Amino acid sequence: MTPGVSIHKRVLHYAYADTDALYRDFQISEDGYNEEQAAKNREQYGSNTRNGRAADTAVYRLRRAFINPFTIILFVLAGVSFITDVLLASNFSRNATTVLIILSMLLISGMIRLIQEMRTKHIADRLSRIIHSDVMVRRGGKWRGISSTELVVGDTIRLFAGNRVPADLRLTAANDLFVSQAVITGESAVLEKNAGRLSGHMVSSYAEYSNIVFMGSAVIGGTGEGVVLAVGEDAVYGGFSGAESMGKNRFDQGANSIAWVMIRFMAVLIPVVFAACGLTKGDWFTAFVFALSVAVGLTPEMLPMVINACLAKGSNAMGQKQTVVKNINAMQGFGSMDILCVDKTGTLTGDTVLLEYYMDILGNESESVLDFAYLNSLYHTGVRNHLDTAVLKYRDLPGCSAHFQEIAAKHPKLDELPFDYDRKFASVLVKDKTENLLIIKGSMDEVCRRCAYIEYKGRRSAMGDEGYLSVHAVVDDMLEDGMKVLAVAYKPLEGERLNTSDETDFILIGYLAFFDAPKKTAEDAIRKLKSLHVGIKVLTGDSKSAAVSVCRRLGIDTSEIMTGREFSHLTEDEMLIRMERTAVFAELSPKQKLEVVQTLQSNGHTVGFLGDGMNDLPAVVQSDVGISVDTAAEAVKESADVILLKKDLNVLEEGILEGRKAFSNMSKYIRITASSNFGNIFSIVIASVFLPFFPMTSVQLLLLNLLYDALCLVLPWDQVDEDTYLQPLEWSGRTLGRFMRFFGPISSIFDIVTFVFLFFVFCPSVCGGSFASLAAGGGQERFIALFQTGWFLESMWTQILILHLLRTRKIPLFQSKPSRSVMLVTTLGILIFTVMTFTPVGHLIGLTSLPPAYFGFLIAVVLLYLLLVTFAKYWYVKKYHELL
Ligand SMILES: Nc1ncnc2c1ncn2[C@@H]1O[C@H](COP(=O)(O)OP(=O)(O)OP(=O)(O)O)[C@@H](O)[C@H]1O
Ligand SMILES: [Mg+2]
Repeated sequence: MTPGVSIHKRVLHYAYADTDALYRDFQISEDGYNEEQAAKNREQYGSNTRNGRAADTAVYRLRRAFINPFTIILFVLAGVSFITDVLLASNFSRNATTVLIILSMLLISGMIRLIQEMRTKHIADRLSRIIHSDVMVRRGGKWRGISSTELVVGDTIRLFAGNRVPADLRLTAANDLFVSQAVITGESAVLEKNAGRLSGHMVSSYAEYSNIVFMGSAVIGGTGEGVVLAVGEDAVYGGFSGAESMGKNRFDQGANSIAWVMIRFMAVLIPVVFAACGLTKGDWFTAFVFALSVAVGLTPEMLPMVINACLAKGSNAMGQKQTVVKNINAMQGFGSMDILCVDKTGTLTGDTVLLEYYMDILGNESESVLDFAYLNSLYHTGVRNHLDTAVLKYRDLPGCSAHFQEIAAKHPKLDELPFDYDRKFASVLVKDKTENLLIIKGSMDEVCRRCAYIEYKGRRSAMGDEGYLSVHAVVDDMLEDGMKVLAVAYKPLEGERLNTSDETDFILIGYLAFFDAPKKTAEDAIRKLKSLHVGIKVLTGDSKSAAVSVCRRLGIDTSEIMTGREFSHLTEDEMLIRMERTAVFAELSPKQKLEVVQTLQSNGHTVGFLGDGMNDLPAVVQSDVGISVDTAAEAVKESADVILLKKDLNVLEEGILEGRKAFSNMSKYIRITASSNFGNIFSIVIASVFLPFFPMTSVQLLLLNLLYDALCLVLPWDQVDEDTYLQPLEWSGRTLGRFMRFFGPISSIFDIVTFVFLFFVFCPSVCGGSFASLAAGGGQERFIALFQTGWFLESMWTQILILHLLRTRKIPLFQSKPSRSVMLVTTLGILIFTVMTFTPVGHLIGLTSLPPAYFGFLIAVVLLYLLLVTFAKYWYVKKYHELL
């Protein structure tokens, strides 16, 4: 991507301008903006959201609920019937009831949708309120935390380590500000930014915009202040289409593939209905309206809503279990996840890390090592992690605070290079009495590599092989015990600024050993995950021995371990194979964590990633379900789909179960609806060809559809059989076509039996003659009404009862009970609609009361149908080992 193309011209302009011009042009005072200015600029430059604007308004929701293909065809029908029944009819036969019925159907379907959507939205809102990240903004003279969505162009904001940059900014001040622009450029390099203006020549990469920080970047270290110049979609990151969901489109892919299966079926069959009706009945206009109603009636237009309701219900259930699902599509990811990658600290080990020993290079306790480490932890402004917290805790020990205050006062900070996961250590430059000291602490390997000397009791000697040996002699045992060990080193330095080139030839003075014990609950959780067929992989940046020690104690397979170095040397083929066998990856860089996730995904896995550090960020973004914790770095929290309020693997098990339940219920709706729709349309095609009249009127068809859809809205609340959620579930339309082709035609068989019975036996016997022999005015009307009612009832009964049959592999009602709501709604549905055919309401839409004898036939047909489907179901499950 060439920058400049997508960078907003305002941002470009002020990159080359002085900050004074910026303050002047945007009329920014010392106090920042006041609320009026903010409101005005929001109006002028837009707000800091991406395409979410419309989704939030009530008007938009109303429109979505009331204007969709289903309601449009109802509108058309209402219009047609208004013209024919009211306008064109003579005074005598004028009758507006059909119009009224259609309009009430419109109202009911719209209300159902609206209520459903509001409920889903309510859940989503409530959950997102629990976790919100604030931006420090200067408004009305005060620094306040506000939600990043409220930022406007011209606001002055502050950045701190761990923040995710909320908009494109021109820096006005920076203090050792280091950022990673990986989300924009894909490069993990950490860049220092400053407030100086760019000189004349055009720069050619995002990295060279040294005074601009882009939305989505992560602040690795330091602090900064800047003015917002581009928000929402004007920002570079905001302009990426679907940037937020990079790699998260599997859900949509699945939904699309399902929709396509259905559309293909429709595309073939609907024109056939149109042509057949038109040719056999000669009334092309009615044929067109009928075909349109069939199309609309058979489109699973409730699909998005049922899916949303299932997911929202799942995320709501998770919300009660200390888990916030930010992106409800992640519920589906939970359901199909078959590999969970986790980091080590805090997930497998306890939340608090304790500094257990501070020692010199021979392993004796050493105060001066602690002092050096303290200065380093105190002054480095990078993202604070548990290691620094553990070091800094020492000042809170009784009687120690004076000592630590004193050394901090004696050694003021001059400069720093913050910790990053490539160097794996943090450098700070402090003033000492006569000279300046560069103090580093970090990974054993990385620090020792840069040490030329070792110091013991004030005596300095060359590092050499002997030095390495003594290091290992002291440290190896601790690592094997699962301790986290850091090295501490220093060197005198002239000058007051730091450069990466200064980071060599250090003097090693000792180590810090942290106690990072495995969590008791983790072992249990890992066992449970295994029983759910979710593979666990540990991806840590920590040393191999520490990782092995922890993993072994938790029962994770450590027979094969891969380090970052080995990983980078693998060929692609080797990688694919080794990846499956290896459960523990150690010494990984952030980029390698990402690569491991990517490789697993390309092997066909649905991968979850649980991590809390900045080094986990790329992997969290890439994974299908990015999981983080409430205490994580803010940038990570913002990118995650799921936030655990408690970092506990046990919670995840529940998430997986909820996800799979949501998933099963979606799958139920899709499969059952698709197959019965397919069966129906098949029957309609046949009936249209052979019948001299329409097998059902458009209004009846749509009413049936409305009833069925309304029933399906309780499916998210259905019970799920245990055996369906023991395995990860695949989300795609791959086997949907097979299911449709198998179960659909079975219902058609019985439809056709009903047609034949109605047309040749039942209706003639009631009307006293075959259709052709009856008079066009009186007798035929009654024949048609009887026929249509007969089919209406058969269609409704079978469609509702099949729900009970196909929702489980077991014997319905006996072995697997549906939830009470499903039971209630289905029974009431059948009752009310059957009774309706006897009432004036039914008569208004062309239905009529049937003699009891028909119900005898109906019951027999329905029972036979259910019996056949039961056998077919067992055969299907036996052959394909799946149902839903
Ligand atoms: N604040 C720090 N100061 C110095 N060095 C650090 C600091 N944080 C981490 N390191 C070094 O970087 C290495 C990798 O960091 P860390 O162990 O946090 O990785 P990680 O992948 O997040 O591990 P985990 O899986 O345990 O969360 C550590 O082993 C340590 O050597
Ligand atoms: Mg970590």
